[in-house]
Amino acid sequence: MKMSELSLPDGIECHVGRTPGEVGEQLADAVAGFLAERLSSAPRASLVVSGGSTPLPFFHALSGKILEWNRVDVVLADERWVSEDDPASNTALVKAHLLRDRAGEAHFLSLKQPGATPEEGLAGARRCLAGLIEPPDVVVLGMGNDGHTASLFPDAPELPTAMDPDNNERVVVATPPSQAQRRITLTYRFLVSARFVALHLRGEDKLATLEEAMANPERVMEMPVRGFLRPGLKIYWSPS
Ligand SMILES: O=C(O)[C@H](O)[C@@H](O)[C@H](O)[C@H](O)COP(=O)(O)O
Repeated sequence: MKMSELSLPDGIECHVGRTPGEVGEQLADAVAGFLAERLSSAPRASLVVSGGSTPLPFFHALSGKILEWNRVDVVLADERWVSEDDPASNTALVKAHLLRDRAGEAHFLSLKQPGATPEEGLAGARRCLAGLIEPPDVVVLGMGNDGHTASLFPDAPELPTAMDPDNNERVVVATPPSQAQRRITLTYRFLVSARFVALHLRGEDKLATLEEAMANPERVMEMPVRGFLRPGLKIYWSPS
């Protein structure tokens, strides 16, 4: 299927690139432009990024952008409760691929805090994010083919709390049985409140998942990404 065949709700912008590199550049231009604009009137700007495999070309493109990076706070949308030397660590991914070159000057706020379990580390993660100004400026999300985004997984027992628009917490624990690692995630309310929200996808399978999500927008708990399909969202997609 083609991106143009998707019947997107009004107010959702779509950006298609021929390659992951092209779409990564487009997204990096938009994010850097938005952060620069914010920094012209605010003392600091915040950038929430996702882990997984899709963001790498975006991270590489963004890390070279000219920006007052020392005034940018970078946070992960979610983290797996693993040490930094584990290949599943999103923190290690961001340090290696985004926080380098010019973006090496950015301030990284780590969700992964001391503690054997995410429950033990939760208070530390909350303290770490306490200084972030709400709403966050930029949030870039990925999506899994089960309809999860960040670590808002359909099978997580914590999902009702994580998706509750009245939950004032910014961070919660997520322990979906479908996943190998226990996780910590930013909440729906915090993520969706951002001034700039992008969904970064690659591959035909993700387009089919998006189509499924669009078909029944009200069944948010079955596919949490549905909660983000609203006016203002920017989708960035490449076919491979
Ligand atoms: O697992 C994580 O750390 C994520 O933040 C997650 O929500 C990710 O964005 C999607 O699972 C898509 O992952 P891919 O980009 O690997 O398809």
